[in-house]
Amino acid sequence: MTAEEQERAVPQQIPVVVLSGFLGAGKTTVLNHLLHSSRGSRIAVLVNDFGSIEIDAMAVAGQAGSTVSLGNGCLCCAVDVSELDEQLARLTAPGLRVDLVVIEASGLAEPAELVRMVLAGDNPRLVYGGLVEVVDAAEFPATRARHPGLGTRLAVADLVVLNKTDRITATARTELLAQVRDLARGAAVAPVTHGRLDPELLFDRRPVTERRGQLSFDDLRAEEEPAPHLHEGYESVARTYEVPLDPVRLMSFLERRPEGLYRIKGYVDFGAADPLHRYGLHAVGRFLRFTPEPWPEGAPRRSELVLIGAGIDAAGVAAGLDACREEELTATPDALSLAGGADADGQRRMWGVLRYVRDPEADAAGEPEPEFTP
Ligand SMILES: Nc1nc2c(ncn2[C@@H]2O[C@H](COP(=O)(O)OP(=O)(O)OP(=O)(O)O)[C@@H](O)[C@H]2O)c(=O)[nH]1
Repeated sequence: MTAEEQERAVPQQIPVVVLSGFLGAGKTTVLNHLLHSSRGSRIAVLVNDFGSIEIDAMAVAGQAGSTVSLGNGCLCCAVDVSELDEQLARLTAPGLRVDLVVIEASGLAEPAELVRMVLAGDNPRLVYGGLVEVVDAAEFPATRARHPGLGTRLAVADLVVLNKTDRITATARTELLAQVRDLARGAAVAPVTHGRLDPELLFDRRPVTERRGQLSFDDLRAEEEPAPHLHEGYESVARTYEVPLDPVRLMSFLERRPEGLYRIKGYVDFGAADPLHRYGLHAVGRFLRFTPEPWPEGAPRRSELVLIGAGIDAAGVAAGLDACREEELTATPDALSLAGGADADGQRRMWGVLRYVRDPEADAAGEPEPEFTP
């Protein structure tokens, strides 16, 4: 048999890439970019959310059949890895002709543990394809000061994506890039905005199992130990509301959110104030952004939010958000949409929210992000 025939006889193994990064760093954004720009390659996705509502799974494009969610809690602490194996087998069934699997880890998962789980799998059709760590350029210095272990995460990565470089000055970018390169110990570092990573970087990448500078995963873990998992100390609050939220009250809640409440994500229904759109909501540190989009067909009119933080009064946070509910609608959404949208009062009440809506063209043009100014 010629080498070529031999290659054809042995079925190609499908690489499984672990995509990790601290809360809100931009993992879902990177993933969506990859799904949109994969030029014909078939990418299957496995999403692991920390909160009990699967916001990330909802936010990943092209879900049908190719995306599964691994539900609540950090995958890194799963005792039973069989669910992961099962889902991977399902996603990569031969008929689906998948070229690559990406596991999007929760923002608090320990990537080294996840890599171990993938390596422990015994599916001969799959091969570990490397660890991609997404870093939030604007938040990294402060986040690392709180969690020094984050530096070690870069050392075990095979590719570091330095995301959100639009949020820092050119000088800060140069300094941070040098620091991140140093921490990454020779792994490739790709500075990007809005997750625009060249997909080729993933397809070409092969994990460095024996780490650079003779360090193995075990050495790195030994260095790190006995550090607790990142998610210890973090709590999540998940809320679903069938009645709309009041925009003015929600803005006041967001402006006063406690320091430790690092991440908020989900979708908001403002009812009569804007009956035509649901609003994607993202807060990361002091960053805040609303993204209006037409209600997807058949989507229930409701708000779903996950709030994640450390040292927060979870009951107080939940109560604060509950108080943003609008108890009485002045008109039904249907009547308003027929009339062409919100009434004047509704529009006025939306002003605070609209300050944090950004024109997608501004993103495309690389315009810097306006900062959160309560
Ligand atoms: N300014 C700016 N914002 C970005 C960039 N990349 C992502 N974002 C925004 O950052 C927020 C968080 O992005 P996600 O992709 O949801 O982050 P994530 O890492 O998946 O979040 P978790 O799963 O909660 O850990 C969203 O509002 C994104 O639109 C970027 O390069 N620049």
